[in-house]
Amino acid sequence: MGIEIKNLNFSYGKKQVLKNINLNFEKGKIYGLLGLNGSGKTTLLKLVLNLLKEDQGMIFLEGRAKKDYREEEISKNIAYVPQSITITYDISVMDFLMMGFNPFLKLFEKPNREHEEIAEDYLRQVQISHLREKNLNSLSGGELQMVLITRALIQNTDFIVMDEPVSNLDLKNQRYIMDKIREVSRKYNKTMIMSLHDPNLIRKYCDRAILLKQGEIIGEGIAVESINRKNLREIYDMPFEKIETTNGTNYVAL
Ligand SMILES: Nc1ncnc2c1ncn2[C@@H]1O[C@H](COP(=O)(O)OP(=O)(O)OP(=O)(O)O)[C@@H](O)[C@H]1O
Repeated sequence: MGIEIKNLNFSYGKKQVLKNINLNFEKGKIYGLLGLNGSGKTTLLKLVLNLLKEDQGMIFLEGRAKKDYREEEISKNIAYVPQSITITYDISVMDFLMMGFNPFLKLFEKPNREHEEIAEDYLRQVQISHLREKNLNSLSGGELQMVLITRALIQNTDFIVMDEPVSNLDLKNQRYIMDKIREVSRKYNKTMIMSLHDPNLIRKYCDRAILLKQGEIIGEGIAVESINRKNLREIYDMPFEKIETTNGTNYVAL
């Protein structure tokens, strides 16, 4: 059934940030959100995650109104990769990943060897096993982003919401992580909803694109169709050129 957003409006104080949003996130698909800084992408993702409450409208998770879910039920269904995090105490990468299991444990239950093996497997898959014992606070921005993605993957939820998941990664790791995200989505029928600042990544990796401008959806559709010169010009107010490469179509800002 997925996630359905109906007539959603949201304001911070008097400033309306999202206007009449209607969206359907179907099971197993990858969605890319594109929009300028401040267009409302993070706010929309936080509303889906129930980190913010809608002013008007409804969000349905698997056909049931989000407001009828308990907090921990939402965490069991939707994993979150934030843009970044601040942790004020020292913690190893492994211990941080173990904390990701908390919503899934019973009262007083502690993560065990089985959980550790799951985490080790994903550390290998994301190719960051060497970070296992490092202090989270000593990681580079890109390394931290890969740990946050690993934590979301080990939680094994049906939905993963990611806020600019590859913004700190070098080009090689961007490609590697996006390949991994797509592989996991296809293999386990997971729904991925992510904001990305690179329209070419949305075109290449997402099934559908959602175009946000000043809190309104100005386009939603099949990614390779919706990411086009006309829509990019409307979002960025800049001309774009279409370039055909051996690896598909790309758009570059002029
Ligand atoms: N806690 C808050 N209180 C008041 N205004 C906020 C708050 N958080 C965000 N805003 C404002 O809401 C608008 C949308 O912000 P949001 O973070 O959703 O944008 P975004 O599209 O994710 O931007 P970016 O690409 O820079 O991450 C911006 O004008 C921002 O200043």
